[in-house]
Amino acid sequence: MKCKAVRCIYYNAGNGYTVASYVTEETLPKEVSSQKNGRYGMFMAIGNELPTEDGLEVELNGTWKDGKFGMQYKVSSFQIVLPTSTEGIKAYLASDLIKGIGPVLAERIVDRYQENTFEVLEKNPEKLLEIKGITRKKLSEILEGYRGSETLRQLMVTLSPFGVTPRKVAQIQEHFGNAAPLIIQNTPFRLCEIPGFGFLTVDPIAVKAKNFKPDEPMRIKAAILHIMSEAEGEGHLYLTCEEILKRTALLLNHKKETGLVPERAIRDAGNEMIRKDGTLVCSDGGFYLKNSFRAELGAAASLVKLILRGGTQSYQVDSIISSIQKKEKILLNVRQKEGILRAFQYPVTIITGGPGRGKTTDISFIIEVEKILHKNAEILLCAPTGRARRRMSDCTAYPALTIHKAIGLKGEAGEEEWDEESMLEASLIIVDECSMIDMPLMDKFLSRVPIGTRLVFLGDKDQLESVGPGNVFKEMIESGVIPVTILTESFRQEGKSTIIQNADKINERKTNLVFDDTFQFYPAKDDEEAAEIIQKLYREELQKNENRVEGVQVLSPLRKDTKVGADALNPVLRDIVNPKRYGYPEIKNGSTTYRERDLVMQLKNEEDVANGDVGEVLNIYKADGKSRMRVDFGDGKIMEYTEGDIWPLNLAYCITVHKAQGSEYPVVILPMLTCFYRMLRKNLFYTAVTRARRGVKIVGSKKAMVIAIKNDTVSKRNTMFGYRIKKIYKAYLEQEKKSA
Ligand SMILES: Nc1ncnc2c1ncn2[C@@H]1O[C@H](COP(=O)(O)OP(=O)(O)OP(=O)(O)O)[C@@H](O)[C@H]1O
Repeated sequence: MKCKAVRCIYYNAGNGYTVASYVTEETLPKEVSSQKNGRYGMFMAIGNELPTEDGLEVELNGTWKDGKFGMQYKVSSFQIVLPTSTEGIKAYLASDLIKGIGPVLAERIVDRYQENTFEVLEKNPEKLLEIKGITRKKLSEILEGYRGSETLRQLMVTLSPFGVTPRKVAQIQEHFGNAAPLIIQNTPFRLCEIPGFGFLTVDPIAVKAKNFKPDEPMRIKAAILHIMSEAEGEGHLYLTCEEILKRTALLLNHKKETGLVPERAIRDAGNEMIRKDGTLVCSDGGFYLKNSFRAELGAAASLVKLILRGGTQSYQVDSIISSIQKKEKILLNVRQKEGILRAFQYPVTIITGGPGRGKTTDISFIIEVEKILHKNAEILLCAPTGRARRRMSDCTAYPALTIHKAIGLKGEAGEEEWDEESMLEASLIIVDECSMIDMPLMDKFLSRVPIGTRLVFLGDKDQLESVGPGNVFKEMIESGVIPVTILTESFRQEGKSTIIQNADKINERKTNLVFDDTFQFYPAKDDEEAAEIIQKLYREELQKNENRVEGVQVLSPLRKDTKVGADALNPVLRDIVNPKRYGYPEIKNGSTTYRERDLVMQLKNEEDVANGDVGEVLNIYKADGKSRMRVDFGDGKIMEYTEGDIWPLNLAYCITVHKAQGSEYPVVILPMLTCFYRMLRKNLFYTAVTRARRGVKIVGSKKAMVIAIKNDTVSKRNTMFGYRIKKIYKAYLEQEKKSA
């Protein structure tokens, strides 16, 4: 059906679901034309990432569907048509399809050249220089955008029947440039290079483009790469041969009609990936993606080099420690002192312990000792997240950076860019919250540490493992080649409290938790009842804290799928703290509405703001015809977000336990229900509970707690980091012996 977009009614940025109205000159079914505005040719359409710019001419393919909102057109695919009317051309030029032209410029261009606009753009683009606001630089930007839009249209025609959204099409174009249509025709599995293009998306496209045989090596290789990155998503760094054969066969043969791919063919393709393509590496019985292997091996080699070649001078700092103890009026326990002494005896050391065991105190002492030892000491403090970094610098009164920032790494995992190639300049580097560091980050970090720099790693080994692949901190500890100090004595004033007691019990897989005023339990039969109790408790905590949100944090094991997931709880909790006020601006992004004073969390690393940073919405305003929002992340860091862009942002009244790592809150409210199923794990429960200083309020069922405590699945990650550290360490020592 040929039609024009009228307006977007609903858009969910999370999944791309769109409801929009369109107008057509074609005859509509009677049931539709009898609906509101139907006699003018208007109708509603639903679909994924539909084009909605006012006046944009499109061709929709789909079927009519009757539902709660009347007859709607369910779009299965669409194409953007090159418009012929001036209004259509304006809409086309102003749409997101063409970069470099906004609504104002589109108006000016089309007012001048009317229906001949496209002809001018193609044959006489220089003429555009006559228009106010178009410089030579702007012109080349416009032309680049226009030419790109042609490729984009072509790609849309090929790909939209496969459910590839315009946003993904734009990603393909960005990745392959104007050669994209040709690449899709000839080597379609190269689409798997683009994040978000799994084998399952590409397979049907490839079959159509080249009439693929099911056992074509290119297809099998794409499937292997797909299952390998899926395994990384589960935290593994490698898979065994059997696992690869099993998982790949399952994937390749997911649709019977594509025919069965024999194991032999998978083995052959895998071998070719190892021997010829170099995309897969086999080492010590593990099959790795090339980059994962490099990260594991590289990190192990860097670490061993720092340990053995460090040559860092060993200092006797007993008397310095004593003088600091006197000055600070604090008496360290034996382990704390041992941790500090070792930091000055060995080039690389680890200090680990649960909450309140005195790790931060050790950091402060180490900084002081270093400053006394070296007048011009260069000390670097860093942590894997923005929040952990901030806490580190707040507690030690010494500046701290995120590891990303320290090593000049920008962007998300998988699409990171290096800013600078230089090595870190520091005589002492202290890294906190190490349990959150994954293998790729640890490798990049270690590769920047110069030999001779003293390194101290701190963290709680029993916390949740890193989100990314690897079991880095635990394996470093268990490798046995780094001196490890374990702090066991709890110092917290509230240390004798049930929070610490129960955290220890959870850690030891004991289910006899103690409940009292500090560690409370509120039974709830299901997620609906739990959500209501959480709201009640949240209200009570706010009242105790003069309505300030700092006093309480709701955590959830999951984001989605339940009424007690972060996504569902956030808007209801926000309504308690920051209710809608008529006459005050709001801004919508995806399915979330933001208000001034809202608490939000950044979900992506940017230049100034790190993934996990929490900020407050300063104001919402209009500029250049678009709504914008400014968020204050503290330390003078203010970010601006524009309506229509994709925001790496979420409300932060309830956050996931994963995101809460490295943070502490006075009171934590935590739903624990059997509906969390696979998230009910010992270390997740332990991490959640240890975020609380004064109080824990668990809402749900004791059965869910027991399941979590008994479920200790951490060790199931396939990694050989610890093994490689030991192996390389031994090899170095033997080599040294020989050369001596
Ligand atoms: N030797 C000590 N004697 C008395 N108090 C101490 C001692 N060491 C640390 N503390 C105090 O105990 C509390 C917890 O210590 P610290 O913050 O160093 O622990 P932590 O392991 O870093 O805890 P977390 O990981 O929860 O931040 C602090 O108030 C600190 O001042």
